[in-house]
Amino acid sequence: MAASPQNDGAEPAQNERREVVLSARDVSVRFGETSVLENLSLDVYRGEILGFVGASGSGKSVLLRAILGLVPKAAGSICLFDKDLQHLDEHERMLLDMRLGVMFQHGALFSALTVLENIQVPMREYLDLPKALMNELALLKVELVGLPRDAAYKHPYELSGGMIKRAALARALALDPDIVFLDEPTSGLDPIGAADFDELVAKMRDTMGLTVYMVTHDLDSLLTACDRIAVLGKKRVLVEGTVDDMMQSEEPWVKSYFRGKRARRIDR
Ligand SMILES: Nc1ncnc2c1ncn2[C@@H]1O[C@H](COP(=O)(O)OP(=O)(O)OP(=O)(O)O)[C@@H](O)[C@H]1O
Repeated sequence: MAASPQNDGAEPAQNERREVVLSARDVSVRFGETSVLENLSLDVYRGEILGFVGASGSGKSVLLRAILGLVPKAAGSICLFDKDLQHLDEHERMLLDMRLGVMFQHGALFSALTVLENIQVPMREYLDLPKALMNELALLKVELVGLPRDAAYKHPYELSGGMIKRAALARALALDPDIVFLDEPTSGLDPIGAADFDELVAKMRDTMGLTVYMVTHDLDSLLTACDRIAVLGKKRVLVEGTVDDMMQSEEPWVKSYFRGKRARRIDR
């Protein structure tokens, strides 16, 4: 296993024995003269829900896009399932992509397609299945995420915000991925809808052994759904660990985020 990424020394020893699904080492991303990430390192372990948090504009989405290979790195390496993304041929890359599910911010469903058709987009791209089987598989995903069966035949504009999130999650799960990347999945949901969504994600992890990488600003999600939290700041992972580690951190941003006024209100 590669050297441990930056942290505040609170990383539990048990992580050393866990399987690393995603490993970023010394990753730098720059846009022209502007550096967004510098020497960032991070591990994500199989079967965990990792919450990824940081100030607005700190580079969370940029890192997510770099992990997915949508943004080029200036330096460093990113390995998924022990494979360095940079050294894969087209076929290997396709096999790897099939193991990843992505739910972009605001769902990003195709508005002209029904929920069922949206879920089938990755199936059509990567699999060659008969239509009836694809319909059956997509309906299973609809049920899996707790949507009523008739939602499958609706278009995104006919759904509530919470239903759109679930439909987007169903699409992210279309190929039974090993890891899902969720970009602010609870933004725009009311607290009950957000808690329900967190519960659903935790259920997926428990029943399917899914690994979840969740970019979020939602303090409730971080405190209740995430096994570990990584904080992005100063262009790298400033602190990573459990909620308890966050509560004990003296890093100013972490302290004001997890022990500031808003956090205390939630705690009460
Ligand atoms: N394609 C790009 N070209 C130039 N700059 C970019 C590009 N993409 C992102 N940036 C810059 O990178 C920085 C980090 O952006 P990013 O969207 O990753 O922040 P974030 O942490 O996800 O913010 P938020 O929490 O508000 O979504 C910003 O300053 C943004 O302007």
